[in-house]
Amino acid sequence: MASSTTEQTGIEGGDQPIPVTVVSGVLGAGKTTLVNQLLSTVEDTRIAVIVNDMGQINIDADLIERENEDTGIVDLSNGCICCRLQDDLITESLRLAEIREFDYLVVESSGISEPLPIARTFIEGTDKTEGPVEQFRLDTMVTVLDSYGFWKEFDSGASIPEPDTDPERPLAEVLIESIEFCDVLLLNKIDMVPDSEVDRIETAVRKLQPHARIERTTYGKIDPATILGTGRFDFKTARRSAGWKQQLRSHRKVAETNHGAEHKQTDDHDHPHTDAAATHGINSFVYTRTDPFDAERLAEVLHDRTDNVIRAKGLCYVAGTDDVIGMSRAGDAIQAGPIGSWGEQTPTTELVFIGTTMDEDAIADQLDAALADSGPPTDPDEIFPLRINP
Ligand SMILES: Nc1nc2c(ncn2[C@@H]2O[C@H](COP(=O)(O)OP(=O)(O)OP(=O)(O)O)[C@@H](O)[C@H]2O)c(=O)[nH]1
Repeated sequence: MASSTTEQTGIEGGDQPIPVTVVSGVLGAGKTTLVNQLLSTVEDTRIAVIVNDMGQINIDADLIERENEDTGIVDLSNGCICCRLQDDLITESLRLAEIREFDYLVVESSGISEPLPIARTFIEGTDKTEGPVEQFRLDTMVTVLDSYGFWKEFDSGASIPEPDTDPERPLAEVLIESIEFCDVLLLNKIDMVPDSEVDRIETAVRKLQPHARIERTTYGKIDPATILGTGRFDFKTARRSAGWKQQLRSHRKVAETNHGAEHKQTDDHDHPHTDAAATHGINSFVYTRTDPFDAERLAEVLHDRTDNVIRAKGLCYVAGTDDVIGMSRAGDAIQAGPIGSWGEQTPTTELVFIGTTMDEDAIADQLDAALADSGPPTDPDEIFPLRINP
């Protein structure tokens, strides 16, 4: 290991706000393993760790404590940082900073936390702090991906068993959201995936998250400078970085240039297939229509999930309502429901699809068959909000 703090992590001392790295990822992805790895390899940076685990007993804090006895570890058990414990997260971070000196804060989030609200807590503060927390600076959002789980879930055709988590937050959804909101993505557990599949996984992940630095790891072994003191985090960039958002933006630009004409955009429409995507059969497209869906028929199509989709997300124009119906699909987990009204905007369906060897025409035909005809539409209030679990 390098011996100086700056060499290892690029962290300077002084009165600057304490940098923070947040480690996210689904249950069992390897977050604790990564944090332990950091604590045992970083020499000159004093790292404090806040661990948030969903169980009654904070197994992670126990594990970390046992292996690193003199480290500042705080246990935020019995809740999830992203929803109930935002105040606690900040309170504990501040308390920790008062009672001990450290150079760097690492937050290990629970396997069901959404990274975005955690980031927001540091950037905007909470009701209690009435503003941003000046003592800390969010430096890096890291996601640890269980590459084996990802491959099983989305590519091999076999579904991994759902751990005992919130039925409102299926694994696939947590997995995809943690990929979509991060600066550094660690493809962990690559030792468990056939070599021939690792490139394919990376290509799919790159499609979901074009912005992040992606590294392959086994047991979280990584140069600490990859995730500490990177200075990569920027809230605006992170919020815009999901692959589906980027694809939708580029689609809208093309549509503007074409004066709003209805058209289809596939990968090679305005940015050619990368060789990797073509080789690995990863494709994406945007489905756009200005005719409305019939609510019931749309729900039927959404229930039929035999189409190699890893991620689909966007807006649906549905007959019989002024509401925009948002649709979000991660693997086989789908939710759809009102997310606001169209207002001045021309109602238009815009759905981004990312998947493996998807048959774009077949998917478009299926969706077209759900468009409303001249008869009275089904009442959308009877259909939405809709939640389909794997
Ligand atoms: N084969 C293999 N196993 C790994 C790797 N990384 C971690 N593990 C194992 O995976 C299991 C889960 O690892 P943890 O580090 O506890 O995962 P976590 O994300 O902290 O899990 P939760 O706290 O439950 O969310 C442990 O048994 C680890 O030893 C890896 O790269 N390869």
